[in-house]
Amino acid sequence: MIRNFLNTVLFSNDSRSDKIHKIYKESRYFDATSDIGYSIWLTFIILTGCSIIKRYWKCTNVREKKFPQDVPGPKAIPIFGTRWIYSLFGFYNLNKVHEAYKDLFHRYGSIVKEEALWNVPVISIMDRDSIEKVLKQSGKYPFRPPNEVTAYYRKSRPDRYTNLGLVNEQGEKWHELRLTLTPELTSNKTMKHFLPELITVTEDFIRLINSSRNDDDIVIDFEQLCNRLGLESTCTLVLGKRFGFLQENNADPMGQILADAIRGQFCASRDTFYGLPLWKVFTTPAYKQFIHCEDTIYDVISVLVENAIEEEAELCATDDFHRVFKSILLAPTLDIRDKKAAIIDFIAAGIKTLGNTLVFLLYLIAKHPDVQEKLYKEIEHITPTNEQITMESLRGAVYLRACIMEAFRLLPTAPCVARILEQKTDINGFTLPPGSVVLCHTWLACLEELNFQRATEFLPERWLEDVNHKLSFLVIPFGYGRRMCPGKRFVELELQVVLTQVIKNYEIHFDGELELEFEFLLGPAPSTKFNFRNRK
Ligand code: HEM
Repeated sequence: MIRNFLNTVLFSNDSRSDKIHKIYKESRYFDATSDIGYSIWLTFIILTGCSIIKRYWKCTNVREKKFPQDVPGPKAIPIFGTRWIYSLFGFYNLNKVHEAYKDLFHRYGSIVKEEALWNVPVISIMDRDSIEKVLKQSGKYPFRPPNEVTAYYRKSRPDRYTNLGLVNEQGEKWHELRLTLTPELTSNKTMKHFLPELITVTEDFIRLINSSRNDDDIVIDFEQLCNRLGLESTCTLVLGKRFGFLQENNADPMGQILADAIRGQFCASRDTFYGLPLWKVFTTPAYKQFIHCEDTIYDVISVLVENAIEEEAELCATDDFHRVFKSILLAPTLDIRDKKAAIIDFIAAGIKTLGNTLVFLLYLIAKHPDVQEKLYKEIEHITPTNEQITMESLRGAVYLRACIMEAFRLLPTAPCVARILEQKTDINGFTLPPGSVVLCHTWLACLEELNFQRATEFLPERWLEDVNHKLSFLVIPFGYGRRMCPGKRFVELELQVVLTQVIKNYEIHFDGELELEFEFLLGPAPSTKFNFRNRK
């Protein structure tokens, strides 16, 4: 490992990048933990020496091309890179990473370099053309940097996992999983069959809002209700049965345990990713928290899956409601560990993303009464009283979709899309080698006046005026290309149905400003208070 590492640091730029590329491709760089205890001091000394030589070399050489090392960014220290900026000695807060990036771009310009462990550069960009260039260059197997802590843990549990899962796998293995696991989830037909069930889930959500209101019609901790909706709807889609997480007096703590574990897992992932990577040296509280949450999620979902498998045996084989579940269960190339892991990944990916997105959407609508009124009129028109929502009626909900698109532009829960470059790429005058990790900050680009007029205002009308808005490329809340979120179709349908039902039943209000928090996803800080007034 030491030899590998020294090769990586000391060789020329190209061989270094090849090395990084290879290491990422094979996901072997997690093994960096194995002999770190022996090598850390030796490497520290060598790296310090290297950085002195590098500085001397920089002063004495005039280079024509600019390399990743030249990209501006906060000062890096040997081995630990720039992660110190989120530590006690730094100036940023881990639950405000989104603000940190705003500040970094403000200080250094539209391309910024951070350095991860072993001083591996991580490049952030927010310029529209550069984002487009990076996302459009991906080949057959787009590489997204895996969540290191998940990958490391899953590798240590072969009893539970045979691979890193769809979210974290790379290359051919990822492609194989994608082809096996997602066709039903992404199909239009599946969504059409799922709509009636989704409507009943949403009706339960409306009943839950009703019973959770206090005397002033306020629901406190509304984000928790939204997470329960995310949990119930994703489990219903993926496991093909209802679980009752939206029951008013739900005595079963499983839903809350799962939601808490997923939140804890996201926070621990954030802390291990953005914090000092000490978890690779010894078991830090963040790593302990991660294992605890990952195990809880596994245990809870395992029980759900096993029960669902038992019940499935009694169900009619042509039942449409179970399409996604059956496609996973019957996949001949997967063993039971892969099937469980896939279901875990789908459910874990769905809860907080959906919950946060719904809070953001309702917040923006609550703060804009004129938009809300216009939306109500459209909803009344497309689904008159007592008429059920259908795919056809939703097709007429043009303003509703514009509201969702605009909410994704202003407050997306996934504020950036990450890629590992597959080829040498020139960005803003810098030549980035293959293997470079690039974070495309689509959200911050969406808030630039250069890209959208009145960029910080909530104006759904902008999506009506020019449906093929040339800058809609920047509004990619589900990512881009072959690695795009397979839950997109389901989420878009669910948001339309939920928004229709909520606005049909209530006039919504929100006092003050929503505070944002970064938990690896952008989300609302607890506890949100929404006012739901019955429509007359
Ligand atoms: C509002 C809700 C959601 C948002 C905003 C969201 C966003 C995203 C984004 C940005 C990515 C990365 C895409 C890329 O790198 O190009 C992603 C990947 C993924 N999402 Fe979602 N997601 C949501 C809901 C869901 C749901 C409900 C599911 C499952 C039912 C899901 C499953 C996945 C999976 C499995 C991946 C990894 C795909 C791959 O690497 O091939 N997501 N999601």
